[in-house]
Amino acid sequence: MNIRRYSPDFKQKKEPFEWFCSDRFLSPKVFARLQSEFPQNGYRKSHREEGDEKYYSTWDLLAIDNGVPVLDTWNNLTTAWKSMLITILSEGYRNYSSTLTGRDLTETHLHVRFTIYHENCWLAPHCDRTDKVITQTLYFPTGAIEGGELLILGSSDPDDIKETVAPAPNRSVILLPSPYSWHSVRKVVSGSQHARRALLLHYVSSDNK
Ligand SMILES: O=C(O)CCC(=O)C(=O)O
Ligand SMILES: [Fe+2]
Repeated sequence: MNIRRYSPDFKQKKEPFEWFCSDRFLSPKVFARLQSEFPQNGYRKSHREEGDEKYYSTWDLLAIDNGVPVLDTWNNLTTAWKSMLITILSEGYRNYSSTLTGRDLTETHLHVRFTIYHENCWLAPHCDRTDKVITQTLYFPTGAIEGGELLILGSSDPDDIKETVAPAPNRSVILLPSPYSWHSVRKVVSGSQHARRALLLHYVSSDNK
């Protein structure tokens, strides 16, 4: 799998916190294959609307837990997806992400999950847990989606929107968590014919697996 992992088109953003965005993360051919073979089954609904942590409604499928593939998921992946995840787990990819972001990833464990936002799915403003050193999202939408944008916020106020990032095909975003890295996902509109599908990579500090 020839991931464009040394692709120069990640643009660095410094406001209102540090993050990166690429509009062409994978080669078009690789993207098309992964897009058509995106896993469809085995997702669990994550839903929480109370408590003092993040509020959300999404469908999740864990693929890599603490750097180790989850067998139930792995056994149902296509060859292209297995190859993609092997590349993501490689030292080369970790080094690339570390060099790009300037964050030390040597003592981190990788968690990878597939997520699907159907109609009415959303994610409330949050900063990501402080044990997350970087988070990366790759978007594989099934078509044009109304809603579902990643909102880069200036504060915990959901209306304090600094940038709106549509979950466009082959777009990828890297966030550098901090006490100021407020972001959210706008609700996918009711009746949406298309789903917001994404692959999420979280590099988590090994002190707090
Ligand atoms: O799906 C996205 O664009 C962001 C997801 C996110 O912020 C998270 O899972 O913490
Ligand atoms: Fe987040």
